[in-house]
Amino acid sequence: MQEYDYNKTHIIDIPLELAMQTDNLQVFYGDNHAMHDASLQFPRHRITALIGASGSGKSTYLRCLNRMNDRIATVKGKIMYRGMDINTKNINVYEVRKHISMVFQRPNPFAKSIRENITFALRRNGIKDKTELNKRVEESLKAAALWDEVKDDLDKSALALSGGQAQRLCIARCVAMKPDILLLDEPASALDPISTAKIEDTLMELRENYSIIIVTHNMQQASRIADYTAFFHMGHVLEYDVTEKIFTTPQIKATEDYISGNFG
Ligand SMILES: Nc1ncnc2c1ncn2[C@@H]1O[C@H](COP(=O)(O)OP(=O)(O)OP(=O)(O)O)[C@@H](O)[C@H]1O
Repeated sequence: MQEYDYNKTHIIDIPLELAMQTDNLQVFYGDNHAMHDASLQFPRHRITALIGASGSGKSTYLRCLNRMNDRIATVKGKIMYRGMDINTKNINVYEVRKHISMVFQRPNPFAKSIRENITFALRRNGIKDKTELNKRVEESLKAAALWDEVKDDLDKSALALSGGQAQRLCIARCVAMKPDILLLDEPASALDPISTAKIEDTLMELRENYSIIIVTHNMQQASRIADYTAFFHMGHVLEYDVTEKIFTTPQIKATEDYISGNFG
């Protein structure tokens, strides 16, 4: 693979209210320095895409944002959320994950009913009132554009859903907890084009109320839905800008090579 100058980057400051940001974030898996000095700002109520070749560090970076790397890696640098550095020992990571929620690549519904998939975490967080629980089930399934398809089957097993429906249920499960930020790690990579389009439509709707950060290999997807895009290469963020600029006038050679299919 061609070597690029990692000191030459093009990373803009976001001219909007921020949802969160990282300052000089570094990640080590033992001796493997997997992420170098990533400083990125994420705008509130916008979609930001993280793109780059396999192994470039996108998932590693994403997982840091709600402390999912705690047990597997050493994470240095600041992760700023609401004026606080959440990458410190005294932070309650379970609280963090209520605000900054993750949807994974493979849909992972619980082996429970559709309703219970949504109410499980709510109950554990002390919400017992049936009316409130029913309201949250309906609201979150509507937000994830799944309500019309499942409203008569709420007590049926979530395992009977299609992959695309199951992924939207996982999004609904996050949304029910009313987080602030949704992190999605290639949420549509296991889905067919129709289910992918539904997920994309769902994210575009959710953008009104949530700040969304999504890892994707699908460049069309990034250009369709993301307001801002960051390009990762070999553990470095080399370029971060408005999505249209990344795809039409990239400032960095590596970005240009990647989006034109010259590597990766
Ligand atoms: N749990 C882990 N333990 C050790 N090393 C890891 C772990 N997860 C990722 N890595 C390493 O960190 C580097 C970045 O991997 P990461 O999965 O973050 O890249 P990625 O850009 O998300 O790739 P992909 O697009 O294939 O998911 C790679 O060298 C990878 O081998």
